[in-house]
Amino acid sequence: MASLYNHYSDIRRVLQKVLVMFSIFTLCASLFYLLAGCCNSLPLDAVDSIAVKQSPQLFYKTYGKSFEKNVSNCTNGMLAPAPFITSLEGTSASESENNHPGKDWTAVRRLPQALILGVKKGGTRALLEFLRLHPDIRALGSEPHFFDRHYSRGMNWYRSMMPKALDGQIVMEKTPRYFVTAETPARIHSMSKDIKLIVVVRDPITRAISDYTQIISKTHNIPSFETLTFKNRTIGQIDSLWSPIWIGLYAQHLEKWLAYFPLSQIHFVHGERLISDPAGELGKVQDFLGLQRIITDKHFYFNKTKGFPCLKKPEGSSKPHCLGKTKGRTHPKIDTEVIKKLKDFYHPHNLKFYQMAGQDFGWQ
Ligand SMILES: Nc1ncnc2c1ncn2[C@@H]1O[C@H](COP(=O)(O)OS(=O)(=O)O)[C@@H](OP(=O)(O)O)[C@H]1O
Repeated sequence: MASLYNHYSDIRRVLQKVLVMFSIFTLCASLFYLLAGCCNSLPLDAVDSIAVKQSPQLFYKTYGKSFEKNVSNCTNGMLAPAPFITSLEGTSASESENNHPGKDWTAVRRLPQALILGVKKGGTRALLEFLRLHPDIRALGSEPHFFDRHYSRGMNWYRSMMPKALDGQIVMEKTPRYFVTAETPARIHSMSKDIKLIVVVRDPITRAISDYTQIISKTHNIPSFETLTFKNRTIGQIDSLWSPIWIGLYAQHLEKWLAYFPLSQIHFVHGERLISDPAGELGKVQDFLGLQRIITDKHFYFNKTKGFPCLKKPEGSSKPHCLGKTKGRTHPKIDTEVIKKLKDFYHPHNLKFYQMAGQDFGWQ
């Protein structure tokens, strides 16, 4: 009888152990499932690389709570480890979307509310890169050339090119050729009557030389700037249809825009001041866009080697950043007589432009 009792109590002990082990296993499995599930629910698609890189403040402002909650659940209440955020930075918007189909997206692709129209070689890249520091701006990095070259692709294509943006963020892009393409004002107007337009203007002579410098960097055996400037050098007749010269006829191009948009909807950035005082010019652009002045002096430093202002610390990066080698090239030395002829040529056009724009840019 006693041995039978011992036998039963052995079986009970084994069963108890099995039960405890099973409970621990179930608990672990549930915990694992819970953690995996909650990590997946993080709105990664809304948090594409640029959102984190470009606007950590806004990203945190918008996703802060859910991000913190999800991350803290996933990391047992510890802060998200840095590699987690870094790995997001390396993920493109589309990769991120493909990895997380069918999620509840807060950020959406919208048509732009602001455009940098030009001018070519005016400093449009610098302006765009500087504006990207602002948490309330989402800007397309490349030039989509929608209104000049790809209009037949339609608005849905154009919208699909835009970065995702949250409510309240301004979507923008830059295509410097828009300013001089005759069809663009009407096309842009038919997309949005209230769109904000930005034009970076620079002394048309320096702009033309910059344009020419780019041309010779791409193609060999191009005649000299001096040769191309004239239709007839003997009588000093300027070739106003040569693209580097023609683009600088700002008044002529602006006229086409003013047929569709009031001047108050167009903001001119002073190209020379964008180099000498980037924070000052950026302050005015932020005002024009109705944004808080977040980009200030503290974001820039003057890089003596480059000869241009650079970013101390672009968002999402710890290193200072200057624009690439194609921005800030050394210009060829141009015959002073030719410069003089160009000054005389542009003088009336510049005066007309100052009058139309309502400001004197001081090009002599
Ligand atoms: N911060 C900074 N760094 C480098 N370059 C700067 C900067 N700010 C303005 N710029 C001037 O921008 C000129 C190029 O203009 P864009 O960016 O409009 O050129 S482009 O039309 O997109 O090709 C470029 O022209 P080049 O000097 O002829 O290369 C610069 O003079």
